[in-house]
Amino acid sequence: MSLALVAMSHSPLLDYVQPAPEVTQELIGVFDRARAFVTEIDPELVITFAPDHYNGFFYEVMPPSCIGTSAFGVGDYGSAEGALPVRTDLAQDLAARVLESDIDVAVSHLMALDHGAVQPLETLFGGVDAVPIIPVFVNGVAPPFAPMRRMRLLGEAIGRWAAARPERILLVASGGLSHDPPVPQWATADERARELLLAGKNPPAEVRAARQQRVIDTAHAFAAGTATIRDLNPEWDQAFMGDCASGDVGRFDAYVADEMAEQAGHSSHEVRAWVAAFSALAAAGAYAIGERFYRPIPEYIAGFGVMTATTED
Ligand SMILES: O=C(O)/C=C/c1cccc(O)c1O
Ligand SMILES: [Fe+2]
Repeated sequence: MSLALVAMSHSPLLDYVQPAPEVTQELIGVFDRARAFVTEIDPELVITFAPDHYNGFFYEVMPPSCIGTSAFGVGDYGSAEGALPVRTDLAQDLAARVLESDIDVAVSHLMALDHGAVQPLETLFGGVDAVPIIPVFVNGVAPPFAPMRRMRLLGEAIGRWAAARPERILLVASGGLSHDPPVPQWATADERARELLLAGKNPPAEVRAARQQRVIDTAHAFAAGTATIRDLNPEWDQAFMGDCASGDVGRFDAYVADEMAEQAGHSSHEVRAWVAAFSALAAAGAYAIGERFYRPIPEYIAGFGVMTATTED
């Protein structure tokens, strides 16, 4: 069965900080086109590839990737909270097949998903209940990172499985591109922050609110040109999207984690979700790009990209 893909940046700031009206209009347009693409595909199963931001995965045990056989939304930044419609039977089969193909992927029977995974579902389907999902966590914020080659291999193993299934399957990648939001980092965290990075599940409401307010304040400062976070890097973003469009997923292997952080910010590692998803698509055959949208949006602390693609019959 042919596969389809939507890859998109996410930002929890979408409902909290307003860019200029023409930027908002442009985004409304690209989201509308992405929704029309998804309606046309009419998927029976969605495989989400997304990072987490210390809401579900912590340094107590931090896998490079994980397949969820059941999942719930944590509800950060107003994203959907509660049970998500995971196809448990298919997720278990996928995990078994991926492991059989020599790829070490973790399994979660209760995966917590934050805005990273939930926002694209809400944007593309108007809610999280429209289509059964298999959530794939791809670590994009917590170093050390596996070589990019491993993300490609993970994606290819998932793509081989998906291409052999009878369902119409949509791959949804969420994250990136260049950006450096103030997500806490182990290397610079004080003892209290490290406790949250180690095992910060279900934080008290006031702790979550303070963390979110810090990010919102940073977004305002970034848009005003007064924040100290790393700049967006449109050139890097366009080059990465060019690699995605090329169909030559071997190009992803050349990305080096330290260089990515240096050139495109600490959260640029979220593009690992795109790498896994495009590699999954490529495993099903040659693909054609539909949408390719890009704009740096400081108010969202995001190099904001959206791409769609389908395998060619
Ligand atoms: O987890 C957070 O608090 C913030 C995350 C964030 C901010 C800006 C852009 C993104 O892609 C994010 O995930
Ligand atoms: Fe993110």
